[in-house]
Amino acid sequence: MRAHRSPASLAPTAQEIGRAATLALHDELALSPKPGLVTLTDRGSHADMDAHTFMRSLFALRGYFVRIAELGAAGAAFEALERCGIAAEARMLAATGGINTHRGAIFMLGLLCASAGALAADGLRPTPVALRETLARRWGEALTARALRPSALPGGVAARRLGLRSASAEAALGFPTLFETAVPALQAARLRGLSTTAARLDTLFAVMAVLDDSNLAHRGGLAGLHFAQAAARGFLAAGGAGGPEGLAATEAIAAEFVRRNLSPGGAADTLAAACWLERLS
Ligand SMILES: CC(C)(COP(=O)(O)OP(=O)(O)OC[C@H]1O[C@@H](n2cnc3c(N)ncnc32)[C@H](O[C@H]2O[C@H](COP(=O)(O)OP(=O)(O)OP(=O)(O)O)[C@@H](O)[C@H]2O)[C@@H]1O)[C@@H](O)C(=O)NCCC(=O)NCCS
Ligand SMILES: Nc1ncnc2[nH]cnc12
Repeated sequence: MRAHRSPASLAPTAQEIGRAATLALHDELALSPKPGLVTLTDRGSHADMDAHTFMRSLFALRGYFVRIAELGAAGAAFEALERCGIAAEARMLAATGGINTHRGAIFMLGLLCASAGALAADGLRPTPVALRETLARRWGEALTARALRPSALPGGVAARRLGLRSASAEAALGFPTLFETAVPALQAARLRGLSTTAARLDTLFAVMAVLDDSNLAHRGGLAGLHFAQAAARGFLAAGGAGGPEGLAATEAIAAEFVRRNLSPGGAADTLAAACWLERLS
């Protein structure tokens, strides 16, 4: 893939695709207040990490998203993307002292960056429809096989035990929660004129209402997952972040998540992916 964009092309470069991913992960980290998740100023339900841990992780990952976009542009096979993702995971763990900050994002945003790279190599922009189609056509078969392999991760194990859709199953289906819930929710919130913070919060809650978040299942079982989904539905039904009680309701839900030791890490990654797409639009 060329290093610089030709004036005639509107497709982003690998640098731009990767940089948007790093910035989108920062968008998610900086969103506050959030239920159970780490922000720039609080640890949510996490005793072992804070904003510094996330910033170290982001710094270690910034070259990864560019590299995987380049791999996508070069027509790489799934195995090459996977090797790149596993190496990035190792860099993340080295940077954080063994703490899992961004495993889900490495996987999800990595695949999306590879798809955007593949589109850009053909001079095309990463629209939701084009990204989904490219992901399925290039790596769909391998992703389906990947999703059938039993997981050794706590979330993946909980997802299988409880019959939920894990992170790899979401990917094999072409990220339905991202494209059918998160992206339309963010667009609708923007059209309603919400502030950036309120629009992102409503998007996070819209995702939490429907996602089989394996972190919630691992930490709180099916009861924890269902509690989080019901809390998110209730928040949105009461008017969401743009309503008069939006901030107070978010803070009350956040306190309850900490009390129950719940953290919707998969929903956070899905919000970051929607922010990535918005940044590239
Ligand atoms: C191994 C993978 C294929 C993933 O496999 P699997 O399907 O088994 O994955 P899950 O365990 O279900 O999820 C992995 C991470 O993805 C996020 N996530 C969770 N649920 C979903 C979902 N339904 N859809 C999408 N994404 C989801 C989540 O990541 C975020 O949360 C993590 C922080 O959580 P936390 O609770 O603090 O930490 P833990 O360490 O898990 O445990 P405790 O502290 O609670 O005890 C953080 O990582 C967020 O990002 C899930 O954790 C895949 O990972 C893989 O193959 N990786 C290597 C190859 C690769 O990356 N390739 C890229 C291109 S192919
Ligand atoms: N802000 C955050 N806090 C905790 N886990 C996360 N996983 C992804 N983003 C996260």
